[in-house]
Amino acid sequence: MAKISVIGAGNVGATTVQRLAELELGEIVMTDIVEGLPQGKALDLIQAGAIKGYDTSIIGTNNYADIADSNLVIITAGIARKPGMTREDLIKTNSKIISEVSRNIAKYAPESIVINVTNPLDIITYIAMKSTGFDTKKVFGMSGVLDSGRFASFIAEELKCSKKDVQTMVIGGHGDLMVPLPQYTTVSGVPLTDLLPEDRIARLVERTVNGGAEIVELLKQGSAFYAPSAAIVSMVEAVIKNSKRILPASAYLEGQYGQEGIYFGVPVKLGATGVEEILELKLDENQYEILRKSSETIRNVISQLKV
Ligand SMILES: NC(=O)c1ccc[n+]([C@@H]2O[C@H](COP(=O)([O-])OP(=O)(O)OC[C@H]3O[C@@H](n4cnc5c(N)ncnc54)[C@H](O)[C@@H]3O)[C@@H](O)[C@H]2O)c1
Ligand SMILES: O=C(O)C[C@H](O)C(=O)O
Repeated sequence: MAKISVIGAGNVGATTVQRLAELELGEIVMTDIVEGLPQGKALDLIQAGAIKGYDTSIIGTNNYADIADSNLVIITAGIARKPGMTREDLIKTNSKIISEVSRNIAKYAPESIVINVTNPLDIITYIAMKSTGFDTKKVFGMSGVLDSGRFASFIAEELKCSKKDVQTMVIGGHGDLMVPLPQYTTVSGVPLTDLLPEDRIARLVERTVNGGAEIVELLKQGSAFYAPSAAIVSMVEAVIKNSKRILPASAYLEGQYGQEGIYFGVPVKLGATGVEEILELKLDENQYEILRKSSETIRNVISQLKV
């Protein structure tokens, strides 16, 4: 049985544990720095198993030693943004937290695959890779599955059709310069570009790019966690079941898309060893230009990091 550890027992962490437990994907450890928080939530989730019908082992702890020998570790520790903030505004606080979290992962779970969720996503994933010292293929970030889910949801709403039939892809940085790809979007095999005119697609693209901020503004404190946890679990499932799914992930680039030495959202093949392949898609000039701008921003921040 797989051992899955979730670092951070806040909104994203605890909801992820709930979804994993309900699917009985493995035994789970949930950690946090706040005393009693992971323990209390674990107890609650264990008791929910008697009603929902799962027997998943869930340990809540403040002790990193309990993540020992995890197959997979999910990082959700750190602060979330408030209205008016960008994800990049979180870098100072979250980079310190993740350096410490990553050193503990390297110490106690040196063989694990690491999925980072903490923002700013692409930069924090880079810090997690550097601070664990793990192979780049074993450390990746969750962003594109969430952003694609949002795009699919807006498309289904616009077409008044089922979300189940929409297949799409969002790549690039997890920020204001992400790149939804209408030309790789289909509804039950029918190209989106045959179903909606350009201006309506452009509105859906814009709403997707601002999808996280839209929720932050509504919540007033904290950010989204139901869709993010669903996205995390689909990536976890691909790794645990070695299912070789093609999903967008923040992956370490070594020349793909003209980029080197940064983490960036791209379509990957996910399996038991992590990122098994990076797929290169043909983009239009405008999309390449957004990717270039976005990668420059990420590269600038990385060059100032001390990791
Ligand atoms: N990648 C994505 O698409 C995506 C989606 C949603 C949220 N996020 C990010 O995920 C992070 C968490 O969001 P949230 O809504 O769960 O926040 P939250 O405030 O609800 O929970 C964060 C938890 O981290 C804990 N924590 C802080 N420092 C820690 C440490 N050193 N060790 C262990 N735990 C520690 C806190 O005590 C808290 O319980 C944020 O940075 C947010 O921006 C990313
Ligand atoms: O928007 C945020 O700050 C959280 C997350 O990155 C999201 O897209 O929901």
